[in-house]
Amino acid sequence: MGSAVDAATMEATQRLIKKKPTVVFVLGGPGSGKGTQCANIVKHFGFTHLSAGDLLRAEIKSGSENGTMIENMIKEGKIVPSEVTIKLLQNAMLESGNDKFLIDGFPRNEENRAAFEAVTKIEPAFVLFFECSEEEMERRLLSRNQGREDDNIETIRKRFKVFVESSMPVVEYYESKGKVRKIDAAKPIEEVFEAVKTVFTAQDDKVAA
Ligand SMILES: Nc1ncnc2c1ncn2[C@@H]1O[C@H](COP(=O)(O)OP(=O)(O)O)[C@@H](O)[C@H]1O
Ligand SMILES: Nc1ccn([C@@H]2O[C@H](COP(=O)(O)OP(=O)(O)O)[C@@H](O)[C@H]2O)c(=O)n1
Ligand SMILES: [Mg+2]
Repeated sequence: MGSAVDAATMEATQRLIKKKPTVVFVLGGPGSGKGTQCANIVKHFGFTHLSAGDLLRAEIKSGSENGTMIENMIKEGKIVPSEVTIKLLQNAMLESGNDKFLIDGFPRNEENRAAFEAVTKIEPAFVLFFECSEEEMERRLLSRNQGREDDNIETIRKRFKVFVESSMPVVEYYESKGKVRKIDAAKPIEEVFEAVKTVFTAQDDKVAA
């Protein structure tokens, strides 16, 4: 894995800081609809969608030296060390011509959050949080049909536990800073997006004012 922060990562960080990107973290349990709603936000509000899970799965497929480690962690529903995920997120932000990003499924634990802040110095504009019952999320994951190795009942249970124990404290941290925009994600897709639109429109108004 090399040293904690290698020269290439530091150089990428410097370029990223100069870009001063707008970042919205999109959080919520597995199957709460993060990816689905991000696709809608991209179409309406001109953000670039970066899913930490998608980037990690692409890294496995690319045959990277970390591939096997990432694959094993995903199968167990564990959180990959932030060093790996942050590097992927930084590179994706730099490769994109955009300066507005939805970062979906990150930060997923305190280590992710603190490291991202320390490395990139980026504070999210706000955190979009999708609230949904485990019963409904489980139903959605079991019928997602994307051929994912982690959408089986054993791994789903582990992911729910990690979500409650490790990811909810991150949501609570941002809540204490007044940054969380909570959405009822149990409703049909179109209704959830109406609530999401209200959040992004209010944000646009604030920027314009
Ligand atoms: N509001 C919703 N109601 C019903 N099904 C949904 C809703 N939002 C998403 N889905 C479906 O649930 C599954 C999980 O959604 P996804 O966006 O992949 O969630 P996440 O990225 O949070 O895991 C997908 O098959 C998706 O089509
Ligand atoms: N910040 C992150 C995000 C995802 N992951 C891993 O990737 C898996 C799938 O994440 P995902 O965001 O694609 O999953 P969903 O919430 O979309 O169902 C997680 O269960 C973790 O094993 C991670 O290690 N660190
Ligand atoms: Mg997803």
